[in-house]
Amino acid sequence: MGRSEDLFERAVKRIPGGVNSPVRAYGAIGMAPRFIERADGCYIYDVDGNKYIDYIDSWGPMILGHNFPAVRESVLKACENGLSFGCATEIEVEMAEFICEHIPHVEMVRMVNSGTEAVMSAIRAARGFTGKDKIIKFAGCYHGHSDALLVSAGSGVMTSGVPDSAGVPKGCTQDTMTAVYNDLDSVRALLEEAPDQVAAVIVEAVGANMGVVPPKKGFLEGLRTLCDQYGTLLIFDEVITGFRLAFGGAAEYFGVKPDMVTYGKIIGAGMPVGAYGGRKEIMQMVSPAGPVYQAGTLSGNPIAMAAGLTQLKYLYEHQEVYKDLEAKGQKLYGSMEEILKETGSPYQVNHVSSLGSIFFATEEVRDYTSAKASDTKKFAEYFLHMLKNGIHLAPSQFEAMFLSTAHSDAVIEETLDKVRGFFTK
Ligand SMILES: N[C@H](C=O)CCC(=O)O
Repeated sequence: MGRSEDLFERAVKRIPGGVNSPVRAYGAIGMAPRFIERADGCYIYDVDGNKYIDYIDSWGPMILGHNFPAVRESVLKACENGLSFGCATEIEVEMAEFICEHIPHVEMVRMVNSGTEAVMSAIRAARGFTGKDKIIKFAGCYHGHSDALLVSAGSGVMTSGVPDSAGVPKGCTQDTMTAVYNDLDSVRALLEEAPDQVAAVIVEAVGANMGVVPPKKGFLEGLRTLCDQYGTLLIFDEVITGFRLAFGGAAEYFGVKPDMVTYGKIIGAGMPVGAYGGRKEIMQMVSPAGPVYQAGTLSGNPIAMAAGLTQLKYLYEHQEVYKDLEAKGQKLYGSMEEILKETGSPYQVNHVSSLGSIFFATEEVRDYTSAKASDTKKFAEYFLHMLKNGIHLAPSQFEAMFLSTAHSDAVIEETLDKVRGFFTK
């Protein structure tokens, strides 16, 4: 038994399932999760002294690699002034100005503490603004763990195989309508079923919580048109894609303008942060400017703002990062596709820029149902093979791989060798 096993044995006695977020558990793999001690660049080290190439990247925010020096320095410097004031600060104004000056569809923004909070609050603002109650989400998209959004959710909900969460009263989900990702007709049908009642359509512009599922050509544009036609707001959940696909996130990458956007951990470079923003007249509904209440002692926390603003400024000033991530994605995921072809493996690789997934599915994965058809036992074998060979993946078929600028060509080659090893076995 290693230290990870020891720690897990202790953890399960005091923490439900031994983890503070279900996606960290190695449930399907049948072993203790690796307990992590530190991370640097593209590497992560567990408490047993094992070194892995990391493709979790703290679920996205480590776009520049772990422990990026400028971010670390900004955190240390900010700590000298105290950790939290629960009062207004200059740096949160700078953060808001920076985002609004550089993201055309964000005229005003409010900081919160997580993606879950960002989505919950954006939806409340959308309802307050439109005076409508219903929302449309997509099966397999994950928007955090607030009650109304756990319906047919992706990520850990999908991994656990439970369609919806227990403990959510029916009343909380009665206004949540579920459409099929990449299927505009399913959205139109819901809008027609409840005319003048839908406040917002919320979507992950790239599905990245049922594995990676790219939007088909015309899907996001079609959502924009439908929302305009039915007087409904379009919300892009950019918790994963924001500042990753392009500085302006998926909205810029695909050239479709949402009314509102939600961000998560990426705004804090890994510190606990989220944000929601959008058109001024919608955001002016939020308290104390307007009647939609939303609050938080730690919102705009100065340490988190220092880390986040440093990373965002770096990304803005080095936009070549996005070309680099695109090229790395093509190299890694494109070569994985080649390996599948060469070895006659009937599986799929989906990818958009630095995000990607191998699906152990024999048909094209374009939505929740086709993602669900994946062979999760085969994935577990693959995961274990990769882990034993020094590659740290999310322990679920239904999560994305994240590349950072710290993943060098040599590191990608090394990863591909291990992938090849599995499929030629
Ligand atoms: N898929 C999630 C990230 O967006 C996993 C993070 C978590 O639930 O801990």
